[in-house]
Amino acid sequence: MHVVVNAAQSVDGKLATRRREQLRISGAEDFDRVDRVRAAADAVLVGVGTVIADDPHLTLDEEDRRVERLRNGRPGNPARVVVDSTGRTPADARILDDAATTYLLVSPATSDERREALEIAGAEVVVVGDDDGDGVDIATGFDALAERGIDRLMVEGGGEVIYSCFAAGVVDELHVYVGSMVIGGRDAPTLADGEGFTESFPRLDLVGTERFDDGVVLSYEVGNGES
Ligand SMILES: NC(=O)C1=CN([C@@H]2O[C@H](COP(=O)(O)OP(=O)(O)OC[C@H]3O[C@@H](n4cnc5c(N)ncnc54)[C@H](O)[C@@H]3O)[C@@H](O)[C@H]2O)C=CC1
Ligand SMILES: Nc1nc(O)c(N)c(N[C@@H]2O[C@H](COP(=O)(O)O)[C@@H](O)[C@H]2O)n1
Repeated sequence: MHVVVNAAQSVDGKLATRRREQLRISGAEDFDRVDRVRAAADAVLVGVGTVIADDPHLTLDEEDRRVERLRNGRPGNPARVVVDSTGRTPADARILDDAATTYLLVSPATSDERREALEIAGAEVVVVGDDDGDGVDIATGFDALAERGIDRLMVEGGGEVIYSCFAAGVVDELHVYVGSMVIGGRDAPTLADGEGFTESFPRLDLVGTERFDDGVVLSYEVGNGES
């Protein structure tokens, strides 16, 4: 599977304010670029923190891109994936509508009742444990997605899930829009939260810089080595 991470951050590395409310960091040109990246993906993934904070839809904005996908024998919209240890996705979340298939990667800690409620709401629930039994192991979850035909996955955030993807060593590309603003706040989400690396760090190769709106997109390939 090829994994592309895309996010928008302020110059001080924040994805949103400390209130964790959705914030428009990029502009129309960058949202069009994001739509193109989505259109190339088989699925778009977020963490449940993002679902609760933003209630995103994660479908394509441009009808032409949907038509092109259908012409190529693909679903009109990419599938949607939520990493959601205990099944906290609200049953009325926008990502559970019928615009695309939605997979919820949950842990065995999710109750049968909760799983059933989410399936009734429209989700395909996939149970993926980790060593502790109450989290989702990213590598195992991505294998489960590959078994369902997902070869190209776009990860949109938030910071906890992006960190987990780097920690699992599954990221191939990173695209970061750096908007010309300062958000600040020690508790505001950043591009990579989680526990953080202390000894060895994922190494990135800068392969592109491009201006969109009043910001810049930095594009990286992610090497397999660490330093
Ligand atoms: N500017 C941007 O491009 C974006 C900004 N955001 C912002 O990010 C914030 C949400 O980010 P976060 O709070 O970091 O939440 P998140 O979206 O990364 O979700 C984290 C949650 O996912 C669950 N989870 C299950 N297994 C996990 C695993 N293996 N690794 C990590 N999480 C796992 C946990 O319940 C965890 O609390 C919101 O404020 C949202 O607006 C989100 C996406 C893009
Ligand atoms: N690329 C980008 N730029 C921004 O300025 C943003 N605030 C975000 N946020 C993420 O975009 C997603 C919204 O999806 P829908 O438009 O509802 O489909 C969601 O994941 C946001 O957190 N992204």
